[in-house]
Amino acid sequence: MSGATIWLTGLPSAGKTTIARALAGRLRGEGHRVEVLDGDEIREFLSAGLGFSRADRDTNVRRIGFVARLLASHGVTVLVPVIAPYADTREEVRKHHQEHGTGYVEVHVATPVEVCSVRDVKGLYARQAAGQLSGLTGVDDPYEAPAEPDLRIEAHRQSVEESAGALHALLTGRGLL
Ligand SMILES: Nc1ncnc2c1ncn2[C@@H]1O[C@H](COP(=O)(O)OS(=O)(=O)O)[C@@H](OP(=O)(O)O)[C@H]1O
Ligand SMILES: Nc1ncnc2c1ncn2[C@@H]1O[C@H](COP(=O)(O)OP(=O)(O)O)[C@@H](O)[C@H]1O
Repeated sequence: MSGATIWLTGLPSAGKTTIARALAGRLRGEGHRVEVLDGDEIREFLSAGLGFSRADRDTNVRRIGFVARLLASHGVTVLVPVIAPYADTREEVRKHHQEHGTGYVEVHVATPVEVCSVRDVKGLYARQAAGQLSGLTGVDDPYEAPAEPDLRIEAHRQSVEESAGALHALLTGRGLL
């Protein structure tokens, strides 16, 4: 019952939530305590009122990092499928975990924007293309891809089960389960 935060960063529609939920199901079946801090749910409650400016995204990511660390330090495996587009802010969250001696793993769900924009789960890419939305991560807003993530998942080249399996193997190898 070690507890850790697993942050899945990547573009909208990359597969962050799908992979997190698949891994969460598997971990629960194995008897682990698991929470998925879903970006949309967080923005409805913990981060209600925040938008998508750099300052608001940073505030959102710091809040989520704080809550994830609290849960993880109590033995929960916390899966965080949240874009977190800025490298500095992701690094802050990693340091916050290190300072408290809490496990932290950064996973880059590296689906290319060409694939994400076809999947377009919430229609955001279409709305951006139609001029109805601006500031979409990876299109007309920055996404700083992690240079050295703990794991990079090519979610356009493998199944959800394979991606969840690769992450499970990493966590096991690091003694985080
Ligand atoms: N402009 C813009 N850019 C990026 N994403 C947008 C935007 N507007 C709405 N959305 C939707 O908001 C979802 C949650 O974003 P996050 O909290 O994960 O993003 S962030 O880390 O604060 O940048 C995010 O969810 P996912 O698609 O699951 O990644 C988007 O669907
Ligand atoms: N190999 C794959 N891995 C992950 N998701 C996939 C894959 N193939 C297709 N998909 C689909 O892509 C979409 C990804 O959406 P979602 O998980 O909500 O992305 P995100 O949370 O990154 O915005 C889902 O509809 C999922 O079923």
